[in-house]
Amino acid sequence: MIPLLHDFSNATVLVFGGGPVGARKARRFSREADVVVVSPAFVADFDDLESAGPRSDGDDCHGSTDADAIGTVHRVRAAPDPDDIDGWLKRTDPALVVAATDDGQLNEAIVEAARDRDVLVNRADRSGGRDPGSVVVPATIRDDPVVVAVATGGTAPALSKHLRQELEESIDGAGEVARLCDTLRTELRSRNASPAQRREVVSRVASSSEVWTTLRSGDSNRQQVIEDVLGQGKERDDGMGGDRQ
Ligand SMILES: C[C@@]1(CC(=O)O)c2cc3[nH]c(cc4nc(cc5[nH]c(cc(n2)[C@H]1CCC(=O)O)[C@@](C)(CC(=O)O)[C@@H]5CCC(=O)O)C(CC(=O)O)=C4CCC(=O)O)c(CCC(=O)O)c3CC(=O)O
Ligand SMILES: NC(=O)C1=CN([C@@H]2O[C@H](COP(=O)(O)OP(=O)(O)OC[C@H]3O[C@@H](n4cnc5c(N)ncnc54)[C@H](O)[C@@H]3O)[C@@H](O)[C@H]2O)C=CC1
Repeated sequence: MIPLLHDFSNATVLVFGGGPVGARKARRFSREADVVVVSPAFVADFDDLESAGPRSDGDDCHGSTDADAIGTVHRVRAAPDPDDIDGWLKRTDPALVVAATDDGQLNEAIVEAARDRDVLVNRADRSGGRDPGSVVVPATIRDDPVVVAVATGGTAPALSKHLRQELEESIDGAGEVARLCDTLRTELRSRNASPAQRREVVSRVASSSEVWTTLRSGDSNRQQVIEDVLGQGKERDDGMGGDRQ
């Protein structure tokens, strides 16, 4: 399987199963999709999800794990049979379906119905061999706009979780470094720096432990870092255009 990032804004994600796993997947996708969960019963984890309301635009700004960003999740109390699944797909027109019930036959029917309609499907009760169109949910660490995903080919979800916890610490501050690189790339373009010069500066900054440490110590250092980096470029007289004072 190949990891990709998929934009679910304005899309519907349909989850079957109101247990802890359905709740976890619903939480995950609600950060950008409209989530509908169909189940005869719902665990208490769903109460937080519904009361949280839609995200505000500001939620994406600073280091957050997936657990921080929650949107509204619509619960529908129903216990569909395998034959009913296609009707649910037709009515809700989802971009992705999650099969997270405790009924293996029903989960199988959900996968088949999704495949018939060319809808992406995540089956929560199976690891290993998968059909075309199937997706796996990785453990995810975010320090927006940076995102890291971990999967183990279904062999050890507990290891994915463990690595996620470890990586949370090591990527802390990566979002700020990414925003700095973005500013530098824009600035260097406006100074007509060549692609090779841009690559050199941005690669050096992204891997500089000094930059990471400085940015981690507070926002106010950002402008100073930008000035230092661009100043070094000027000192080397590397042929960038623009103001040279
Ligand atoms: C294939 C996959 C399908 C999918 O769901 O997409 C799948 C399948 C299964 N998981 C099972 C069990 C557990 N899953 C977790 C946790 C997570 N599972 C997630 C993803 C995936 N799980 C996909 C593969 C990802 C990969 O390749 O690593 C994570 C990463 C993402 C998420 O779900 O949000 C999330 C951690 C999130 C985080 O914390 O960051 C824990 C740990 C815990 O609960 O504490 C346990 C108990 C310990 C254990 O068994 O390892 C079982 C057996 C069920 C049973 O016993 O019957 C199956 C079915 C089977 O194996 O047959
Ligand atoms: N992928 C993952 O990360 C994990 C997957 N699992 C597997 O995922 C499945 C779900 O796990 P849990 O949430 O812990 O199980 P659970 O048994 O707590 O919840 C199952 C839910 O499915 C609902 N359900 C039953 N019949 C239904 C129907 N006809 N239509 C819609 N919903 C229906 C139940 O009401 C319940 O809310 C299990 O089969 C388990 O083996 C378990 C742990 C982790």
